[in-house]
Amino acid sequence: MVWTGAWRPVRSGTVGGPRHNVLVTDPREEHRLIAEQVEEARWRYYVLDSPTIDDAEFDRLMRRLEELEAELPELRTPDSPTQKVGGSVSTEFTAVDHLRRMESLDNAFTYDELEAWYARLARDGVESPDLLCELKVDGLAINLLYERGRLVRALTRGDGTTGEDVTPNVKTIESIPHRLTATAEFPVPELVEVRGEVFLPVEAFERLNESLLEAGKAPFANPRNSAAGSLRQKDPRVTASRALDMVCHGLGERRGFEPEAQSHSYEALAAWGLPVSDQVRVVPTLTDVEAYIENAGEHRHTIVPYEIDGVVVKVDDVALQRRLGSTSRAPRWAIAFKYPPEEVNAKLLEIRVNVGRTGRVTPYGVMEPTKVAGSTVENATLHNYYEVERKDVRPGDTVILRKAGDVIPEILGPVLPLRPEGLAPWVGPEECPACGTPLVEQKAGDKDRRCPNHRYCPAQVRERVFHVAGRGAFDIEGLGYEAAAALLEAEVIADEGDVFDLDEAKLLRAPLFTRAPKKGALRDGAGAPPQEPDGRELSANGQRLLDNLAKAKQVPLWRVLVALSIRHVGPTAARALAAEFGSMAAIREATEEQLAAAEGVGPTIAEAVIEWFGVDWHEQIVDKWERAGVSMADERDDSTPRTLEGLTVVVTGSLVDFSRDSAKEAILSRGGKAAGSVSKKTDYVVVGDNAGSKADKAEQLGVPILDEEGFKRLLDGGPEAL
Ligand SMILES: NC(=O)c1ccc[n+]([C@@H]2O[C@H](COP(=O)([O-])OP(=O)(O)OC[C@H]3O[C@@H](n4cnc5c(N)ncnc54)[C@H](O)[C@@H]3O)[C@@H](O)[C@H]2O)c1
Ligand SMILES: [Zn+2]
Repeated sequence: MVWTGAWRPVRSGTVGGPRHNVLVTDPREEHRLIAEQVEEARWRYYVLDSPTIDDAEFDRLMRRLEELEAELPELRTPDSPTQKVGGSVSTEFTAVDHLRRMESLDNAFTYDELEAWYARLARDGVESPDLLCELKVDGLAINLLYERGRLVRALTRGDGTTGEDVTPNVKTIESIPHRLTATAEFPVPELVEVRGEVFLPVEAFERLNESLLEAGKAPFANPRNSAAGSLRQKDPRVTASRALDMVCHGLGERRGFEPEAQSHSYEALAAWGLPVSDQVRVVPTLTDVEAYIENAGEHRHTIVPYEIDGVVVKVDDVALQRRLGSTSRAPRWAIAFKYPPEEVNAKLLEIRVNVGRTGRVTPYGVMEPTKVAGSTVENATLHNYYEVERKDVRPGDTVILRKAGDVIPEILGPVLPLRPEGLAPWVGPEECPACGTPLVEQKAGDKDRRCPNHRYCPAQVRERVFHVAGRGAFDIEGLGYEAAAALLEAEVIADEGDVFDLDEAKLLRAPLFTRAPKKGALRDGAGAPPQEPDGRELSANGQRLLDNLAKAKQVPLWRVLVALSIRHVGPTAARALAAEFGSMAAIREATEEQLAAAEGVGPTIAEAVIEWFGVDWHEQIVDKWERAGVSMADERDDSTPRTLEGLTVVVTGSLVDFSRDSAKEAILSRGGKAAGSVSKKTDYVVVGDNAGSKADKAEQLGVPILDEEGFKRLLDGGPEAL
């Protein structure tokens, strides 16, 4: 036997019970066990639309089967999962044969594997063919049969030979024509099988999951499963309500239609009224293919409104496709390059809570370190107490973890069939983990719990100090999260009110900002930096922090307002308040009515401001800052002419002499309004480099467009100067 007999853990018992490692030294036995798991997984995936293992795990099992079969070719029997197209036909639907077999695709997970596929083409006599690049739509395959232009049948892939008849359901999908349109260039053929992918756009997927959760039902693990679940409904009316869409990616049987290249066939499909992707490209080299893969990967969440899980690369020439042919389950002329999966199963170890700046308590899951979307994740948000209950996520569950793009990793829900028996639901703490104060609901039925100890709760204080130094507020470089925590820890500051009282002597008490003296420094006489008894001195970081604090005392008033953490007072409201009142004193003196009447403020913000200043320790913060020299008023520069009085200006794209902030300041200081989006009320749109849709919108609405020069003229002299 060629088998080397290494100790190899095999996962088994993945369904209905905890996984355990089985020691298998016989490759035949290992093959049998894994094949069983693959069949089980396929059934749950294709028939139930409810998988219990994630795609990466599934792909690993398939790879292992292939490895075993490479070592022992006798294992590669026709009923091995590696030799079959996954899927079968549920008894809920009528089984109908495809006119031409539907295939799966071989996978590549690295460029090496892609290059190996390409080299194989050359060995099979196909050198440097034109390559067709397409997005790999994460949906389910569909086969549409058109006879003389009429849609007569729609089948799922099934086992590749026989599919499920879902014609009435497919007919509810808006983008699929019931009749093809003939054109002069592309007459409708006698018969054609059109293959494509049915999918649910990401937004519709999120909405659907939301409504399933509201109805107390289990959400779908991902858009792919939701599309399959929505299409494979007994009642087509349910399918009709699900906003399914489709994109074509191939042909099956055809009579009276023989395209030379697959890309040409897409032109015909489009002419007939079928949905084809505008992302399809034909390229000459593998380097171009890799560029396509890079680009689509980078813009994975914005390039199309549906989920993609990779790129499919195909030999474009149909005669060459025929020459290359297929294995028992996939064509040799195509390969799927797969991106790292964005949904994976993860073991949830415990649920902890985090206390935020306003005292809001956010539960989050702590998982075994899990690889998802290319990074390793250990924590994922669960949003609030209500969400944990609604999703019924319990410590000890296997959960579906999703990380899409820059979005914070999220726990979608538990994989219920894998829940160990007797697992207790999570009970959230009733007391603040940072200070022990009993948590409260702000209002009855609130989804959030809060720690009401706003003044002293160490978690809230730390978050506030961090916020004060943040980019939207005083923007104090050197006072990040770690530094904020260290200063509080060393009791150098008690809260955000003390930040501007920091000086050299105080910083020397925080080890993070000190260093051991340089050799010889001690011998220096006068002018030597002050030292701790143990001889430590301020580090470069400490010195930088002091410099930055001095600078921060001069920031405009709106930034000071943002730093205060008043509810509803972000940069926009803060600017409005600063523009109207000009000083902290004027804001503190204003009545609620006066505040509400100010342009861009309104009653909600007015109420929040009055409420905030009504708390004594809040006022003390402002007073302390003022005593420390923080500027509490904007200098009214009367030399700035009010050239934009009554005008609304939108700036889009990047300008040379203005940043986003300074352009806004320039408009506001001249009495104008700086808006974020273009509407009929917009007077001017300033368009810089790389401007996006706002410029188009302005053109559509006929709003005057200015370049940077025009903008400067407008600022200086108003509309007359243009
Ligand atoms: N989690 C599980 O339990 C489980 C079980 C079975 C399968 N799976 C997943 O499904 C995969 C295997 O499924 P598969 O056999 O359908 O293969 P596949 O999804 O990897 O690729 C083949 C399919 O891709 C689709 N496709 C999308 N865009 C395409 C395009 N532009 N051109 C051509 N085809 C395109 C076609 O429908 C085709 O059938 C696994 O790799 C795994 O990710 C998961
Ligand atoms: Zn607390």
